[in-house]
Amino acid sequence: MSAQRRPRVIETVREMREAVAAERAAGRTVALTPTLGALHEGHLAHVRRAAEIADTRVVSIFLNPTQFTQPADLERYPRTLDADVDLLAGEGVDLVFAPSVDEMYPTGPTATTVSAGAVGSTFEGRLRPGHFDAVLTVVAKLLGIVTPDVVTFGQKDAQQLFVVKRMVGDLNIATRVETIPTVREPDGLALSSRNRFLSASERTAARTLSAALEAAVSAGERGIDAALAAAQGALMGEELVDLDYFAIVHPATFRPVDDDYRGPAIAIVAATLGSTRLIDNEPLRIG
Ligand SMILES: Nc1ncnc2c1ncn2[C@@H]1O[C@H](COP(=O)(O)OP(=O)(O)OP(=O)(O)O)[C@@H](O)[C@H]1O
Ligand SMILES: CC(C)(CO)[C@@H](O)C(=O)[O-]
Ligand code: BAL
Repeated sequence: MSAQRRPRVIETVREMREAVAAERAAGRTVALTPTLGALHEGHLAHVRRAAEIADTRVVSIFLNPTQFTQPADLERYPRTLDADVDLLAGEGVDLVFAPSVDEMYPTGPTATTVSAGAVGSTFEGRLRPGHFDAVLTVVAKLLGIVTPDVVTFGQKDAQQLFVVKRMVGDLNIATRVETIPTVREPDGLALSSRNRFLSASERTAARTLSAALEAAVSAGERGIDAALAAAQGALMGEELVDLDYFAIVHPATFRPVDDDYRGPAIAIVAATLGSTRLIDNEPLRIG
């Protein structure tokens, strides 16, 4: 790691606002990368891209409790703040916003929340009821605090990206959403902080998720049935993968496309391996 200056770690909303005001007063634009912490190369792709499109980079590290619908999922979520700040120092990131839960929710979960609408109860939202409302609410708070010119979100969390982009448009929030492509392991597995919970055999089996997406992408030109059949073929026989869903959705609605659909789409997949739930997706063209 290069010997960069460590980022300034800010824990309060007031200091964060003052730091951003100072950047603006100096004529600098600001990029925000929101995270839950436990940073990996996927997150670093965000801050590297942010360096190309803004002057000052802020990374928020806030393990937002309200978006976890399973207490055990929150409990075991890795908390690695010191290592995270070290990684960000290596990238020359300027500011880290790492508030406590009390700082973000001084009177408990907010009475006012943002609704993700009907899409919020499909796919990830069906398995994690209220998750996307909680994500949008905390993202709205982070955008209100940091007021970034640009905010980065990963394609890996495709449904989250969809609802965030729609919120920013619907609520006229003065920021631009920059999409960061999914960073993968050499065998195709999307990097995720939850990958560390996979056993060796689960880790090997996890490869079938991206393999199914690749199969769908390759078969996509032959239509929706061919794409779904190709994905099913790739997933078949892998006993360690307990499939939650595989679907092909429209990028403008995040709803499954019709059988005769032609055009851009997103193949999405979620599965549980042992005690670990993984999601992945790949944009593709049908027809
Ligand atoms: N492999 C990846 N490539 C690019 N961006 C990613 C990747 N993984 C996560 N991100 C993005 O980083 C941001 C923060 O995500 P988060 O902190 O939840 O990390 P995560 O690894 O997705 O964690 P988990 O999968 O356990 O929820 C989100 O915008 C997310 O889409
Ligand atoms: C956007 C986010 C930081 C909100 O807590 C989280 O959902 C994540 O890391 O993807
Ligand atoms: N990366 C999405 C955040 C979550 O799983 O809660």
